[in-house]
Amino acid sequence: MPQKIIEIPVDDAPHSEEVLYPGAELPRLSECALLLDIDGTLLDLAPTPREVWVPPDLATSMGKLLQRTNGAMALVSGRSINDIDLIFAPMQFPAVGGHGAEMRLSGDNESVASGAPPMDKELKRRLAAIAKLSPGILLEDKGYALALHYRLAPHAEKAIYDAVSAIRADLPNAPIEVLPGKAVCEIKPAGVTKATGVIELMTHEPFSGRRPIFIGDDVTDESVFAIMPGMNGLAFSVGRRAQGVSGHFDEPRDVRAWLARLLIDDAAKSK
Ligand SMILES: O=P(O)(O)OC[C@H]1O[C@H](O[C@H]2O[C@H](CO)[C@@H](O)[C@H](O)[C@H]2O)[C@H](O)[C@@H](O)[C@@H]1O
Repeated sequence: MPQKIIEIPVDDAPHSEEVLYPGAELPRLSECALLLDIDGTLLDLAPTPREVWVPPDLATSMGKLLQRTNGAMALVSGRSINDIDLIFAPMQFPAVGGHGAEMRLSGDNESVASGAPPMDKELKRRLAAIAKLSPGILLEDKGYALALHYRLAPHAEKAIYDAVSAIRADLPNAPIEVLPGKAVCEIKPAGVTKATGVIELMTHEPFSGRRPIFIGDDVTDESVFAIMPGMNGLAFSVGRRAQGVSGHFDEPRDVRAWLARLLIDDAAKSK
């Protein structure tokens, strides 16, 4: 019997025999909603948010996955949708952005529904001043949220969180939440999470009625891991096996290789 050859892009060939490749149990792409986190899941982490790089093979896979799911592939990210578009330019994808504060159902849909008002100017001014605590702290302004990055100033972590706590103690009614991420302290609108964004997204065409498959790596992705079973969905974590997931990948390159293989396997299923 001829052996089936699976072509995986060379730069993203899986590096470990240990990596779990879910596949056989997955429904056809035409029945799935693929929901993908960006940083630390699709893309390798970089020293600063601007320095991330989209491997060309990944861009190719994502374009094909969008087609093969008939548009039911969305990025689910802490980044703003504007930022996501810059990173993946010229491609634009459906997205849940800003940890659930923004949503776009289709890449060519200009209207971005935002569930969150801009952050109060005085509050933003006070939070932004925290970046002056040390060289290397980077400020990311998402309009409705702020991120204080300390990957280049790890010694500043405690000082950042202490300063944010002091501001919150001063303004106990400010409608904000603090979200710790990977070398980042995010201050975002209260009440919205990636899970609230995904629940909303899944009520709309072409996502509704499909089986969601979510891949994420961070604390901020745990809210989505938790809702997947109730949506008949599957969750996969990256870097560690998170609680309640169906499997995990060691690194983003393993996710990229799996996505490329998913396309090949799905095409084979239709023969
Ligand atoms: O939900 P995600 O798509 O994973 O986005 C989470 C945050 O990602 C970005 O910050 C992180 O990635 C940077 C680039 O690798 C890295 O320098 C930083 O330390 C990480 O925290 C992004 O800047 C944030 O807005 C996202 O919320």
